[in-house]
Amino acid sequence: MSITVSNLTKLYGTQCAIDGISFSLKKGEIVGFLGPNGAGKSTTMKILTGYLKASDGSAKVSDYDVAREPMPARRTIGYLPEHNPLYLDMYVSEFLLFSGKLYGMKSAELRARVDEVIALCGLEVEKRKKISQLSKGYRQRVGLAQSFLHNPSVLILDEPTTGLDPNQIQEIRDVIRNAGKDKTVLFSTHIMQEVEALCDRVIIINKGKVVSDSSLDELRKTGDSLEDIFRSLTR
Ligand SMILES: Nc1ncnc2c1ncn2[C@@H]1O[C@H](COP(=O)(O)OP(=O)(O)OP(=O)(O)O)[C@@H](O)[C@H]1O
Repeated sequence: MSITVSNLTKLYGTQCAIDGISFSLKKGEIVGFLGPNGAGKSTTMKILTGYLKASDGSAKVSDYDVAREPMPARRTIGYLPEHNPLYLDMYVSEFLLFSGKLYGMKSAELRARVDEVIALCGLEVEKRKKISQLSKGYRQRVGLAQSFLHNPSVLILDEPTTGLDPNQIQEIRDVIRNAGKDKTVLFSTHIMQEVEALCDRVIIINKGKVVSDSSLDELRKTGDSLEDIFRSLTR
């Protein structure tokens, strides 16, 4: 399994943000992670990527326990956090070179890889600009390029298209589809068409619990739209 989450629980003080959730993703699956605001999606993703410690339960990425073997786990993960923190004063290429060094990539390999991810993420035309000069959509592409840089086998993308216009959404979707061809992808979104366009499977959480884990084909067989299914499960 590429991702295995077992009875994962996270308490913020007395508030239970995720409550004993379990799911797994096979290699190569693209899975949509849905849930209303505050359901626990970002919290789950932050635990998977090592940014938060779970209160109970376990999470494995690429068979590495994220709490006990954080470094090898992280090397296999590309993560786009919800608010995509970037160094606004850096130029696009400069930022990607800097990020690659943090991943421990060697200079010659890194230069070639930066050119590759710039092409993959459609950043050619903007690569000589400072990040502060980029539109939101292009900043999101820089975040994606950074997450793909070390060629991770697992991508964890927290609301990658939030706040983008319909053209940018389509373009970012294409980037994820292309980059995700040989990878396992878990991404959160509030856009149902996104799930229809990209996913094999959908996991829905509500109030910190998994309320549905089905393939898109199985959900289509119910005859209800994904939106209706989502609403009935998360009311
Ligand atoms: N650092 C924190 N301290 C206290 N409570 C937090 C913290 N981070 C998140 N929470 C709470 O945990 C719950 C789950 O939050 P989380 O951000 O994981 O939800 P989400 O599904 O990603 O929501 P959204 O769709 O709005 O991004 C929410 O009730 C939130 O207020």
